[in-house]
Amino acid sequence: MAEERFTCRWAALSLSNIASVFLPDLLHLRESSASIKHELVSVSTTGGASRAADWLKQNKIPNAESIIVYHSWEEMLEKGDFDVVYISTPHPLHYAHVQKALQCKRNVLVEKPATMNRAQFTQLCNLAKEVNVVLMEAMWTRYLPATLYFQHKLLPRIGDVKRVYAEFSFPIVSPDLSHESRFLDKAAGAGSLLDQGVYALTWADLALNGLTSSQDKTQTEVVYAHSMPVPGVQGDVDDINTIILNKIKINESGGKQQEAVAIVTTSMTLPGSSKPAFYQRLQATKAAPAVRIEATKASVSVPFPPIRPQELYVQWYDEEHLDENGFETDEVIKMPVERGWGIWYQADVIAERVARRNGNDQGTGEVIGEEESGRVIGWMDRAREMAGIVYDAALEQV
Ligand SMILES: NC(=O)C1=CN([C@@H]2O[C@H](COP(=O)(O)OP(=O)(O)OC[C@H]3O[C@@H](n4cnc5c(N)ncnc54)[C@H](OP(=O)(O)O)[C@@H]3O)[C@@H](O)[C@H]2O)C=CC1
Ligand SMILES: O=C1OC[C@@H](O)[C@H](O)[C@H]1O
Repeated sequence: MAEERFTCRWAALSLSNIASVFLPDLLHLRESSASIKHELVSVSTTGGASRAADWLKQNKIPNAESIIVYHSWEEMLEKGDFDVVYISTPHPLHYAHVQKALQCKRNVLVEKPATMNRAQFTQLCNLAKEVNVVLMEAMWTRYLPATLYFQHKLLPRIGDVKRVYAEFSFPIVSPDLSHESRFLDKAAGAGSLLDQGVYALTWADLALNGLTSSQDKTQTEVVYAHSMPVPGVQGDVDDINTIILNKIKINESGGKQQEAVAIVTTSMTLPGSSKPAFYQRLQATKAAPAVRIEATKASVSVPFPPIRPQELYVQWYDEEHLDENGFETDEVIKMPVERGWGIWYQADVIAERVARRNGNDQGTGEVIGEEESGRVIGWMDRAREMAGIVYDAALEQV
């Protein structure tokens, strides 16, 4: 018997810039045979009457005429008829928006970083479980084919990871960027660590902990963090950040042994491994890797942009892989996204989970990627403490 097809009905809380990427990616170009179908059924916006109409038109959203437009996100969460809400407001608002959504028993996909700090994230995870719904941080990079290939096919073969360089910089901040933009306004969560560092740290996490099962007694912690602010901007907006993570193994007698190290860098003013045109065209690649993972048998390089990997470069140097002259061998693994920008993969992940739960009383809710997101957010807390990156306490409240 053919499997039933699930249509995931989405609500969008905000018509943000990233909503203009995510929703068209999700709704356009989908194979009619895909087991999951996605539909946008409601949006909420703080904008006036024409805002949603213009947005739906500009983004060529299918069935726009039947989409319910709310001018109160609370009302949409309370009364709307949908399966998952996608929350893409600036990060200091995520906590209140997700909390309300969960209180209304909504499944939630929330943009990265899920929250301003770990305490907020833990609180939301507990609430999602309590009210029996699914919560997921939109860390879309984790769900791309190249990333999954790295984690599940390469990582088990390259030996012990010893050192990781994870870099995600590109010059978002130009001299003419308004200081009111969310990239420069501290009240909107501005700062390279929360905006870009969350990706670079995710790569460090994939490399250091992508294979670690919860049985393994390891611990990865921030041991160094340094930050330089964007010059000439009020409120010390963190820009050039350097973080060092140590992974340690705890042996049976409680002793600690160093396993690996990661050096993580970000910047909103330096190009890093990007081409300066990246932010306009979001397509550039360059030979210098953004991420390099050095293990005992091979190293793996991920070209820019590491948020959307499509190729992995492997340099094998263990005995088994040397060529007839005793030289190292190279492998290029191409794993392109199947269509569009690829930000839709994460939507299939949460939709499949929601479909599986529908009609089954699970008893408790679940958080997709809870450990991973929690670890990265926790590292950002610690890095901020060490590097003196501070936000108004009101944005951090639980
Ligand atoms: N996954 C990815 O690749 C990316 C993720 N992001 C993440 O997405 C989030 C949004 O970023 P971005 O798209 O650049 O943001 P924008 O500044 O483009 O949009 C934010 C939107 O939030 C809504 N909003 C603002 N204030 C409020 C409020 N008080 N109450 C309700 N809604 C409000 C507004 O939507 P409206 O006008 O409709 O009311 C606004 O347009 C961030 O957390 C960021 O880190 C950002 C870029 C890429
Ligand atoms: O998530 C993101 O990825 C792409 C960048 O343009 C943006 O700064 C960031 O928020």
